[in-house]
Amino acid sequence: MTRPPIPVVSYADLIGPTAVRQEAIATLGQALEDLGFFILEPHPVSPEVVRRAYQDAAKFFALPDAAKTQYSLPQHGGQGGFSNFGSEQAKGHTLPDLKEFWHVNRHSLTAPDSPWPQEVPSFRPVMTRLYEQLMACAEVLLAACSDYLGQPSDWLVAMASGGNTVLRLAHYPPVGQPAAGSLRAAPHEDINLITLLCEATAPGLEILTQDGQWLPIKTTPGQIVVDTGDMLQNLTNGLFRSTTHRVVNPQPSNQARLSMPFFVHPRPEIDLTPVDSLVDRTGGMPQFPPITAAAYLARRLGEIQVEPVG
Ligand SMILES: O=C(O)CCC(=O)C(=O)O
Ligand SMILES: [Fe+2]
Repeated sequence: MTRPPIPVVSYADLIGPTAVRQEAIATLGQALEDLGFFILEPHPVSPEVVRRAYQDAAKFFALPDAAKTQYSLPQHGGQGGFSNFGSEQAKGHTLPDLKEFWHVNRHSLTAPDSPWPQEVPSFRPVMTRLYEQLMACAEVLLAACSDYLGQPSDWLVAMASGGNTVLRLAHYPPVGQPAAGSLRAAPHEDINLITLLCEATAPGLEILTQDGQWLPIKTTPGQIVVDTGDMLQNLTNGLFRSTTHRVVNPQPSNQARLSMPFFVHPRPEIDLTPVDSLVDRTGGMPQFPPITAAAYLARRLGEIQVEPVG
């Protein structure tokens, strides 16, 4: 049986005339209800910025471990700077993921003491541009989600304004002999509101469909994969699905892989209690208890062995 493709939504349509926009919003919302994922194409993020970000990320990860670990700051709880290979494991898993990563978060863009790799001078300006372009794109997507959900257009944008959104530069080194069962990224759901993933440098991302099949997500340059995180699933009482996904090891190759998930977060004080009208739209029973974003994040980061940011 041929699998249904991942729905594609055009950014141009999302900012287009009313009728075109409404149709694009309907496709986007239905995709997040059914699959929790869609592909954005075309999108407004500069291909040149994406290319340079991958180039600088590759330069950073090629540094010796001793150079990289100077930027590994325990007090940032993995939310800013460098996190070594094997420092994160997915919720409920005992083996760490086969990745190392750098987090650019909102604080690190402006805080005077934030870590940036001195060895790669263009890293900071390039990652800052990428972060800003992804945030602008995310706001259009959040407005579309809010409209689909029957809320004011700025509902989710206002929640994310001032939130500690994170751009993760992830490096999955060539896989040698992993411990049995170790994956580049074990099955997990994203914690945040929505995630934007510019095309990775190699395949491997797979999503778990409702019929229990792993569906590879194949992307080409010029596409952004977008998925629902658990916080938006909470707010929508499960109308938008936060779908389990993973990154499988290359078979049979020794290829490294880089990816750049952009995790859009609400401000810590935001209440993630399912919204009444969306509880009504999903059968009338709240599926998730009231909780603030801060409390939810602290709990979830604890589950993946990462301390929350202080
Ligand atoms: O590397 C990817 O393609 C996805 C990574 C991912 O799902 C995550 O970091 O949450
Ligand atoms: Fe993820």
